[in-house]
Amino acid sequence: MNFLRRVGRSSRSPSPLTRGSGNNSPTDDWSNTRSNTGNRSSSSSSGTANRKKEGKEERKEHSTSGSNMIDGVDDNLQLTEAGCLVPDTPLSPSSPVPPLSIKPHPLSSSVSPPNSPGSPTVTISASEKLCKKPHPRSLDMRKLSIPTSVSLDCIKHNGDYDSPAHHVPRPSSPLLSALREAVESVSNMEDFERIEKIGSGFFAEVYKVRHKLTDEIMVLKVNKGLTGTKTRQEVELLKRLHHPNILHYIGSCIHNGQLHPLTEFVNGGTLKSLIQDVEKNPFPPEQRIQLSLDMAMGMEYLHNNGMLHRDFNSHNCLLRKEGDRYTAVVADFGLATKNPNLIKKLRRNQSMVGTPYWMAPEVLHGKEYNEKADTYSYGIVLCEIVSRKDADPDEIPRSKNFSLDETAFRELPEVISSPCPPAFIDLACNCSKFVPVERPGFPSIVRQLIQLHSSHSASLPPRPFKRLSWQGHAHQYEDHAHNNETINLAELLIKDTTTR
Ligand SMILES: Nc1ncnc2c1ncn2[C@@H]1O[C@H](COP(=O)(O)OP(=O)(O)OP(=O)(O)O)[C@@H](O)[C@H]1O
Repeated sequence: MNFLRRVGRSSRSPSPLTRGSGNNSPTDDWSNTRSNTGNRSSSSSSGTANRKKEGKEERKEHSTSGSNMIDGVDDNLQLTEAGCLVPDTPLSPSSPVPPLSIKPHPLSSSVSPPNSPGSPTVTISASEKLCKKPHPRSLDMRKLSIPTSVSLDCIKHNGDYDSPAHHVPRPSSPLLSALREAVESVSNMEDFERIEKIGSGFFAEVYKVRHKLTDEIMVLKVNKGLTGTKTRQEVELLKRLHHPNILHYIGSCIHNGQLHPLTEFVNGGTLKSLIQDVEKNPFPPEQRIQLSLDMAMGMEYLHNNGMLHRDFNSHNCLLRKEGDRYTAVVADFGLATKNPNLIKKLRRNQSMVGTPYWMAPEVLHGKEYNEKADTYSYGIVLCEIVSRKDADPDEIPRSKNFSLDETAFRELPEVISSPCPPAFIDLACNCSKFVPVERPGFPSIVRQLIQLHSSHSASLPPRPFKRLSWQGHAHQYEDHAHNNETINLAELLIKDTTTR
């Protein structure tokens, strides 16, 4: 416990210059966005100002191997578009197309992938063409059909640009596909107007922005240039994850040689703020179960894709608000890594990363860990949901071995008086066990929560789910809005128990 506190507090940013004093003024001048490097300030104008107190910035990153890169997502495994892990097949060194993970946005006026000498610069008169299109309010940039792809078809294998007038469509080659993927959704920073700063972490400053041409609101995470590779890895992963409970990736910006991801704007704040807003939010048990189920489904999907989150906590769960209904979305994949269980050569010297209050005991002890470390972090979030207390060990009691002190937790007045069903409290405790194998995996957590949900959802608006078959792996669920096929949760539960 002392260790928890010592690690957390000693790693706080000492700079008084940036903490709580970030630039919140709306401006579209992006020239100063690389300042404050290395500081972990919490200067959100939308409720994140208390993150320092909440322990958010107490994340410790320490690599016992001396490098975090060993756990990076860009090693020898890659996610396919379908989300499967497959051996990576890098482009040949002689290829004129670098294995870029970035995509120029089709609305960009000019695109020049970084670190790619010899790569073509594609000039697209997008604004002229866009003038002929309506400006939809809510536009998925990846679905835009302005002639970017036509222009890209004009790029020859040697990188020269062929005039569209002379362009003859030809069958898609792997190189061409790679190039198209590389430049499809990269935008210029100047295409966006900064609305407000909504958050700040160790690696990035987070801005709500408006696309100047389409008016679409999104979020630009301006990385501070500390760890370009980490951002690239986050983008690599985010762009392959497609799930209603995972933050939706839109594209990337390149500025000052750095890659900055663009994502959907999630309008309901963080789970942390909802939990702690005791005055305004009664937080009925069915809503607690629903949000826990959302997060579990997002995490199940991530794990099914062979990845660990490693920084799961109540700050990194964002809430989509539609009317009175919230949906939880898992965000911040900056520390995500491949599950070592799925890597043939067992990797030792795993990085000790995460945010201390939520870090599993085996991670804090510097031992090997797997997906059950995420289960532990999730368990602490469930404890927060049950008790509405801070994850600080002074609030949610821990044992000497750094795991949840279950007896003391169950005796907290806030837990005794919690409206959560006993099975939900049991689940929180089981997820926070010291021994990893005693913690349930996310498929089991999802099953338990669906069961709980079906018996506690009377007062909630109906929320149909669709079950998706995913490459022969575990089932995924999607909001009704995404598909016509719906089945109710009880049906889902029956089918799940018979198939798993
Ligand atoms: N897409 C989004 N929509 C709304 N708010 C967001 C979004 N992304 C981030 N935020 C806000 O910005 C804060 C910081 O974002 P994020 O955690 O991704 O940054 P970070 O630098 O990676 O942080 P960390 O230090 O945890 O890695 C979040 O806690 C949240 O309040």
